[in-house]
Amino acid sequence: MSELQRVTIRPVDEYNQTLVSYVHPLDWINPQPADCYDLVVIGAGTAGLVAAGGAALVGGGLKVALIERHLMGGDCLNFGCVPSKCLIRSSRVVGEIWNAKAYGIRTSKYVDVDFSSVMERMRRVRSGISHNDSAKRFQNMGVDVFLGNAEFSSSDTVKVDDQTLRFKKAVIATGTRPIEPSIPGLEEAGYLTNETVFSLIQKPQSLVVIGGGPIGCELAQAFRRLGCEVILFHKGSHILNKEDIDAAEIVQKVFVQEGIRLVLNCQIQNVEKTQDGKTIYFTCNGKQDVVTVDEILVGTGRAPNVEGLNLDVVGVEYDQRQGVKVNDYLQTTNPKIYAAGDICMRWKFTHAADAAARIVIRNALFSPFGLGRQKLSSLIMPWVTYTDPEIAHVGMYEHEAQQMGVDVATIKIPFTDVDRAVADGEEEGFVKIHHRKGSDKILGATIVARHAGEMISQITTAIVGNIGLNKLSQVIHPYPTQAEAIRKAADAYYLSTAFTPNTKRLLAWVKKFS
Ligand SMILES: Cc1cc2nc3c(=O)[nH]c(=O)nc-3n(C[C@H](O)[C@H](O)[C@H](O)COP(=O)(O)OP(=O)(O)OC[C@H]3O[C@@H](n4cnc5c(N)ncnc54)[C@H](O)[C@@H]3O)c2cc1C
Ligand SMILES: NC(=O)c1ccc[n+]([C@@H]2O[C@H](COP(=O)([O-])OP(=O)(O)OC[C@H]3O[C@@H](n4cnc5c(N)ncnc54)[C@H](O)[C@@H]3O)[C@@H](O)[C@H]2O)c1
Repeated sequence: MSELQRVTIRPVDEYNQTLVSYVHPLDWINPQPADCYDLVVIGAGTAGLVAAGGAALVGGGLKVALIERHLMGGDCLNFGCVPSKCLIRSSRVVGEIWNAKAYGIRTSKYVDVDFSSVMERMRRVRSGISHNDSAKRFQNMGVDVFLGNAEFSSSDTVKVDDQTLRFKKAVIATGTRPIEPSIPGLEEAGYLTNETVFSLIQKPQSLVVIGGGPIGCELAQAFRRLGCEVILFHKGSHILNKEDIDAAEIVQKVFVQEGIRLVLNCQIQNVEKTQDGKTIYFTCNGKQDVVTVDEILVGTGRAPNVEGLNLDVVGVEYDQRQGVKVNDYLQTTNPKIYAAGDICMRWKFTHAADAAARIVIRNALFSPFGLGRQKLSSLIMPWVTYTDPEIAHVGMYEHEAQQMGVDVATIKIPFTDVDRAVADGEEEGFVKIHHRKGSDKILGATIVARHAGEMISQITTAIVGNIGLNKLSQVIHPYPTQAEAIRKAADAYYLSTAFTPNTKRLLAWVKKFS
């Protein structure tokens, strides 16, 4: 059986068959390779699709090849952003129903979640947008699409099965996979990862989630709201420990209120498959304990897909944990070979992979003698963790600014001060804006709100456009909106600086003559 025929995604229903027909068509025939490609891209996740599609669309007759061994669209479409956000959307409906009483709405005490319909909706939505990442679409853009496993075979060739592709420049965009934690018995007992959890058709009654990062937290809350007993194991003393501590605390409090059992500072000793399910032996704050659940979901970080590419043959240095080493221009240690996306970046986000791929197109193809190259470090990167409430962040955290020796001041507006949030019953959260002390220059911001992700772009725009808090305070925000919190923060800065003793004296003098 060939590699192509083996690609399936479970359950094999009409939606997943449609998905596969777009992103790994079983009848696909790889093209005859061109004599030499201007760009060969390995991996058709977000980074690879944007690099290959962008290079082909820019025109100029560039010859571009894109190689994918599994599903085009990568993690984002198939096992990441898209399916997780679909489940989160369904789970938010449950969250609304749970809170209905607070809004004067009576509902039945029992929320009947039809889990298989929730999963079916997710598969329908995913397959419905999958044509955007399809092999045919990229072929129509002028990209030579090869389905198969890629490996470097010499300093200027890549092998895909028995075909050889010669390149002038290449891009490694092979992404990551879930880290398998070394917990005795876990593999034998069996566990879910982001690559298998979206194939569930039956709801596990009870679920242990290992890892309190974005994957673990987004999915723990979603499964809890969809009706599972959820126990979240986390090594740290609080969840989402890379985020602003006040922000993480709010989400952690909501998790506890919603009935997620948190096991913090934990050490999982071993797992056993028993008659009753999967039994986890662990210590928490030095005390031994044990739980038995139906399923275990692992979200303990990502391992870069560096294996099997023959990176040594082409002099590309890499690290088993951090991935491919790149400079600020996204060039690997072989100047002809670039990398983009999760394989080489600290920022593991779809929009970061997209932005990096655009830099690669520019630096690899349109910067003769290195002129006009763009640096990764020039990007202002926002991100959002889609818990409810969401945590959105951009730029520096306060502690980062302090570590860099930047004199930082912070303005915090709680949503209790924002009329729309009060009307919405969504006062739990805040906007925090960090600025340079004595200046209105914005350094970073964190927002905790139901739709924080929709709000953060205002701050990103301000930072990118070099718009300070003074200018932001002049931006009229419609009343009542939660985004008014941003204007309130800007106003707070403006008012703190506008009325110095001198301006107060001047105003009093002007008033006399008015
Ligand atoms: C559960 C989950 C939820 C997420 N939610 C969000 C979110 O809401 N927002 C957000 O911004 N980010 C989110 N992310 C992160 C986001 O999915 C990734 O940052 C993004 O997919 C990275 O894209 P990439 O192109 O670098 O890698 P990938 O998407 O991993 O693509 C790499 C591709 O390369 C292929 N490949 C690997 N090796 C080879 C080879 N030798 N030959 C040929 N092909 C190869 C793989 O099959 C894969 O298709 C989420 C991730 C997960 C796991
Ligand atoms: N909304 C988003 O943008 C989004 C959503 C999901 C994932 N992602 C991306 O995916 C990447 C991976 O996410 P992730 O959550 O897997 O990784 P992560 O590294 O951010 O978090 C994993 C957490 O698991 C903990 N952990 C590790 N081993 C453990 C163990 N044995 N027991 C208990 N806890 C353990 C770690 O301390 C860590 O805090 C992130 O970097 C993120 O950028 C983004």
